[in-house]
Amino acid sequence: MSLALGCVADDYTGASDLANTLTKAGLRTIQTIGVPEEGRALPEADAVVVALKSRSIPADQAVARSREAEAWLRARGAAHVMFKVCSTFDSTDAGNIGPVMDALRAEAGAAIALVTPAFPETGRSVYQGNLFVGSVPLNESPLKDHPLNPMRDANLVRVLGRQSASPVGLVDTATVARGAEAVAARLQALAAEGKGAAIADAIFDSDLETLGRAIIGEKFSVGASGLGLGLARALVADGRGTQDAAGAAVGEPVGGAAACLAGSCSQATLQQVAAAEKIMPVMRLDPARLLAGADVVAEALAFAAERLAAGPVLIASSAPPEAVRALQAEHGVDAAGHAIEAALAAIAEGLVARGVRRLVVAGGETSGSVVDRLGLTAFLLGPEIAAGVPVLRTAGRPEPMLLALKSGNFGGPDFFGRALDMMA
Ligand SMILES: Nc1ncnc2c1ncn2[C@@H]1O[C@H](COP(=O)(O)OP(=O)(O)O)[C@@H](O)[C@H]1O
Ligand SMILES: O=C(O)[C@@H](O)C(=O)COP(=O)(O)O
Repeated sequence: MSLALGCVADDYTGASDLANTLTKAGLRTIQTIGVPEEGRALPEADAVVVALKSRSIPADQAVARSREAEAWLRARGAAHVMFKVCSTFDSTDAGNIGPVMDALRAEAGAAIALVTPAFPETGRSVYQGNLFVGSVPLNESPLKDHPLNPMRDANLVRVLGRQSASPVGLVDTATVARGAEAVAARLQALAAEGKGAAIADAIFDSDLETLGRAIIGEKFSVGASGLGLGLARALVADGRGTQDAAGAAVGEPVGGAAACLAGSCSQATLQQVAAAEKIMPVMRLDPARLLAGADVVAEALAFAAERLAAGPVLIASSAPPEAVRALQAEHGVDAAGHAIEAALAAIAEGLVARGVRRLVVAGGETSGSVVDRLGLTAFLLGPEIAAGVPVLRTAGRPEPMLLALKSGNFGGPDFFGRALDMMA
């Protein structure tokens, strides 16, 4: 297979979001979990998104895994590799966006990387380098309370500047409005000034199309699904896509029982869990008891086992910011997060052992832990449930499963019911 586009994603929900966008734009896309092992056959594709769980790990490990993924994609013909980061730029001053970007840009031999997390379909726009979530700057959005990477600065030139070894510039909205050649010229000028990266403003999909045309001939970029859209449209315009890519892998119904797990504490997920209580049994995990050593995994599985034959259940650790802060103050951010992720992963494994074949997971890190524990290696893309969230069908598993891996922030209040309705 010779790829039109290669992507390295820093988490699994982000990877499925990007794979969904590329598929809708006309590229046949596969999502792999990590770098596929030598000799593993993959279906023919225009684009591969290698999903890593590298957003919240030490920067040196994130760099090593990302370089390995990039090398694998280049070896399969990808002339352009995009590093997929979160549309809310989830990161800390220690990384991992800056260190990974620096390493992949050096690997590509590029002087400067264009960077934009804009994703207008989900309300993420960038103006004068400032990221907006809907109508408010990033630092006033619910992301200011994220359990792992609270985002307290909306100015991405500053945010990325604190993470990268090189200075960061701006391709502003006036330049983008002048078109792809103006963007390319601005990038060249910034590189000549010694900038290693440039945040690009983008408010509408048309801006992302301009950016895509400006950089498709370059080897490397950093962005969220919006930039993926711009790159995919540039490739399709150049005859690199496939007419029938969209909606592809629905396949035969997989049957089996269905369940939902939520480890995201985002405002959107909290609303979705509350709404789910009206349509299915919901068990709320008590993280304090989990951290005190209680066997909440066994309790959750007993709860599910009694009810699964009658219909789907939801098991959630999701809690509002005050409760998250209190737990973290007592146990530490990493210990609390990891213990809850591990418990939800163990519950997922137990659910599959009890016949669950359709699984909805809310939360990026949570989805990473669940997918790793289930040993899933690749996904084919099915229809879109909500912006940025497709139905995924496992590839390479003797008995297929359907999954939906939801970014904490995505989806409307009825997300869980809607997802289950689309996963037969
Ligand atoms: N009640 C809770 N208290 C503290 N941390 C929690 C709680 N529930 C879940 N977490 C942790 O919060 C983090 C949520 O991250 P993630 O799953 O990526 O969600 P999102 O997609 O919203 O970013 C995970 O590490 C998860 O284990
Ligand atoms: O770009 C996005 O917003 C998503 O694709 C994404 O990366 C989500 O991350 P989580 O909210 O941690 O799931």
